[in-house]
Amino acid sequence: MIADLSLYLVTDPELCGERGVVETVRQAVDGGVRVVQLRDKKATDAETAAQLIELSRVIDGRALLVVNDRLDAALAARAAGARVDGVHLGQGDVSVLRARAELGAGALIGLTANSRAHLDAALALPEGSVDYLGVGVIRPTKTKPDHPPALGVDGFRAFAAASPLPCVAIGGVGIDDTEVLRDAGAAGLAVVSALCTAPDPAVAAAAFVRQWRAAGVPRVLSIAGSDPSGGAGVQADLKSIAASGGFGMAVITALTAQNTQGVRAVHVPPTGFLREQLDAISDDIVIDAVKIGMLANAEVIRTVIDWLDSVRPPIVVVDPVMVATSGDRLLDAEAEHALGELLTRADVITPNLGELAVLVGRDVHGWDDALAAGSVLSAAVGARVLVKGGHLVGADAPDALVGDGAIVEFEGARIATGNTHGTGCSLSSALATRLARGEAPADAVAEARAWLRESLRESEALAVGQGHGPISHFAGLWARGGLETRPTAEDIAAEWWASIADIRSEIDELPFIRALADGTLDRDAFVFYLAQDALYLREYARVLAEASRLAPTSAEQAFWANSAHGSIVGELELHASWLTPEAGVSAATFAAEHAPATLAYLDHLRATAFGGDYAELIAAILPCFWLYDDLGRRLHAGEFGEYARDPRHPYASWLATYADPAFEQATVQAIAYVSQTAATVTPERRTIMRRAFETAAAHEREFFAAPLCG
Ligand SMILES: Nc1ncnc2c1ncn2[C@@H]1O[C@H](COP(=O)(O)OP(=O)(O)O)[C@@H](O)[C@H]1O
Ligand SMILES: Cc1ncc(COP(=O)(O)O)c(N)n1
Ligand SMILES: [Mg+2]
Repeated sequence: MIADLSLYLVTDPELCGERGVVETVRQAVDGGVRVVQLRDKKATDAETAAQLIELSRVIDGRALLVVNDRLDAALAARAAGARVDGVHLGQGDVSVLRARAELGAGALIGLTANSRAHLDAALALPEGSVDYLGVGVIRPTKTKPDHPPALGVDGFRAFAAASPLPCVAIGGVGIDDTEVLRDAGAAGLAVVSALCTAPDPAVAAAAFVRQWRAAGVPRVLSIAGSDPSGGAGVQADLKSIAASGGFGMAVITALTAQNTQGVRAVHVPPTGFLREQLDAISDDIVIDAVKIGMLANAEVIRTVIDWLDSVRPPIVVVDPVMVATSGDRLLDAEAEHALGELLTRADVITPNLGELAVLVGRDVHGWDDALAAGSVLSAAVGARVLVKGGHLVGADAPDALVGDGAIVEFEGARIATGNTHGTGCSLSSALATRLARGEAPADAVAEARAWLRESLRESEALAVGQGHGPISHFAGLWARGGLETRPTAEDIAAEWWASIADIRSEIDELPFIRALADGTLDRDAFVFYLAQDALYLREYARVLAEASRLAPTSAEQAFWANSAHGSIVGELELHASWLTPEAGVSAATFAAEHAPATLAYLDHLRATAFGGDYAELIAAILPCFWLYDDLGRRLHAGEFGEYARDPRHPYASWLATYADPAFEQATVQAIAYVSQTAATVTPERRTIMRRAFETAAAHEREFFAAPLCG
């Protein structure tokens, strides 16, 4: 069996103080500690064995008990009838192999490790020798004065990444480290001071457990029957667990031949095979919660009880399924008795009104009577009872969480639908998942109910079967756009670039580009082009300035402002170097009109800028970066003939500006800002962005075409 190492208490007799180790352990286990390590460097073997015997009694199978270093004390305590699960060994302690040989294959054996050499040594041992590594110290701590240099969270992360063995983080671990250490790959947290010195170790442990649960995806096992129609049983459970944020697993107790109208037949596979399924899970996977549904008969119940007693999952929710919504029996009559014993293993039981009556052995009349019966049942089995009001007659469908001497009621109007097949299965597995996510019981019920009610309301949209249809488990997710796969910024950039592939090859084929490359471009045409470019750049600078004004972050604001500056500087340079009287361009020539293509392009840019939508505007701005950068680099690379790279080329210095590395860098940044923005907006707005981008790209083509064709 794989051990749940999530919260691991290491005792320290001095820190436990007057309360003592035994009482501290009792309370910490009440709070959810899963492994207790007795660590007392000063005690003799005989004293240690005596302590183990006492701790074994107090823990009573609710957590694993190991001892630090003292294999002989562990063996002596075992011989005296105590349940000692294993040992934790330091690098210098008694050899792992001897411990394994003496304690057996099922024992939990851990080893302290904090260096590559320790890890390699542990891995060199025969497989199955060591179950976990205690890795630390995370930060300097007084409880281990001779500790090696602290690893810190990053050191732990690196160690855990290299270790195929589960790593428990130890040494100066506090509750605020829970999330980062779980994220860093910890299989659990070993805690000394934070529990031993806590005024209330149960409260402190529960707080750790809550944080731990909230930091991961819970692994939730449904043990239930199969409903091939998908609305109830393990099929409903898996959907509910997933919809509630957990990873669902399912062990099937019985197969039903069932649809929305009723159960036609039930097949119960041999319980030996049921146990095989259960062991296959618990040997390999740490289980955060179990939900139990249809159990068919007493033998199945016994099998599940035996497995539960060996694994002790931290959360058990039992839906005492006896009769399906359709009225068919799902548990044989003699089994009702065996069920009582299972219920004492549960944290929460979720009977409907009929099941509640059977479990308390009397009729239940109305809601108030149901609450009274729920209290009786809760006290009898020592679990919370979620009394469900789905079968009440009338306009309300309340539920109530009864236990610990309190009743929390959840009110809600009955939803007008006949699609109630599997509501009980779905609610109980959603509840188990939410508890495993660290939610407090009443919050978990409230959240699970809110989800169930939404799924019931949306069930009408499904058209499944002729009878009591199923609920729509993922309706909420679908409505909130959960089906939409979000493209990455890289995907978007690649897709947009591909979408203008035709425009790009048309640009490449333009007589203007060809003549520009081979140097045959007529000077008038070139000057026409430059003059239009100057007119363009002046306005483009204003459009970039508008992007800067609208930018959501200061980094983007600075980037577009810089680009605006670059654009207007580019315009001035054109006047200084090309559009000069020496080059045959008089001021009068330059006062040229905007050519239609220039005007059309600028109108597109000004219209998007005027619209005030930053995302759309930067999409329209992008082709001027991207197409020029691409073209400039390809001209420079000789793709349009070697002469384009020749310094004697008549337009060589102009060609060089577009292959400028600084411009290339700016282009990369512009692509990143635009595609990152596109990745965060709704699909509708992404389409608007892409249209602005494609339109601008088409204007680029016309701009290049104008000098020779226009
Ligand atoms: N028509 C309904 N409207 C709102 N909630 C309902 C409706 N029917 C059942 N529920 C809820 O579904 C859950 C399952 O309840 P219930 O039908 O009593 O149990 P079971 O499905 O085990 O027979 C409860 O939370 C109950 O309040
Ligand atoms: C295999 C199986 N398990 C349980 C139920 C109970 O359904 P409900 O949740 O409607 O009480 C069912 N109909 N089938
Ligand atoms: Mg129901």
